[in-house]
Amino acid sequence: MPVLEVSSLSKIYEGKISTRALQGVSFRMERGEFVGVMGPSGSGKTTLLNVIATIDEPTSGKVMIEGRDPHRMSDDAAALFRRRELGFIFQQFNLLDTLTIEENIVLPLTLDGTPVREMESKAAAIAQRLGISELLNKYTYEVSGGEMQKTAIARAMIHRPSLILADEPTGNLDSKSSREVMEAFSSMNQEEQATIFMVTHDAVAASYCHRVIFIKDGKFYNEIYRGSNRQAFFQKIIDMLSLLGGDIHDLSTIRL
Ligand SMILES: Nc1ncnc2c1ncn2[C@@H]1O[C@H](COP(=O)(O)OP(=O)(O)OP(=O)(O)O)[C@@H](O)[C@H]1O
Repeated sequence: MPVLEVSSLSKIYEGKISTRALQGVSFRMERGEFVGVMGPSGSGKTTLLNVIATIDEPTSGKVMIEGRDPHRMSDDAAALFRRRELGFIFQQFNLLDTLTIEENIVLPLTLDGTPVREMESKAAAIAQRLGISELLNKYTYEVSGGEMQKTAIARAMIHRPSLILADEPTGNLDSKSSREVMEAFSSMNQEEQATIFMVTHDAVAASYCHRVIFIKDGKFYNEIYRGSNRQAFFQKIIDMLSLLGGDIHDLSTIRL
């Protein structure tokens, strides 16, 4: 069974002028896959992520996560499903600055009433994997952007959700921190079999994925697979982006 199955997904934003943000998008993700989504500005990437995240409702089509359709659940059941089955990582990190790094990391476990000892040992284990063990007692304003994003990764993964959704996770980072964060994603993907869906404009970040899906004007355009060579994959991504056209911003933000 795929972890994520998106079938004929369409989204129309109704208004004075209605916008077709997604049109018949279908794809699936298997357990342990790391998939990137790229496309020009306004092509529907965030809409796709929000519909998968159940933050937004589709106009038609279906999203199945672990064989269940969260859009058909009651609000309470969907909220619980989101908390248990999904992990979120954002461009702005979204950490709480009144909490320590450790308290931020264990937040999903706190909400689930996990005993303190268990939370501490899980936090220590995941922090070690991500190389942030020394930071656990610090506050967010005492650590770098890359360290904040690693903290966000730890928080998103500590409860071992079925699917991690990342929205421009390197968008606020310099190139060195971006690479460190992508290495962290990669190792969590390989060692923990974490299934990761990531929207990005950053071709270097995308080159860490197994597969990159390109969308244009709300439609599936193409997908490419990495194979063994990340450098060659990076070049293929750049070629596909120039074929796609769109906003020049997409190519100007490429950090080599
Ligand atoms: N809440 C909304 N109401 C109306 N239209 C919207 C809304 N959100 C997005 N859109 C429109 O839907 C289309 C897709 O937007 P979306 O934000 O998904 O694109 P994107 O690929 O994520 O863009 P970017 O790379 O600039 O973040 C755009 O035309 C956008 O203007």
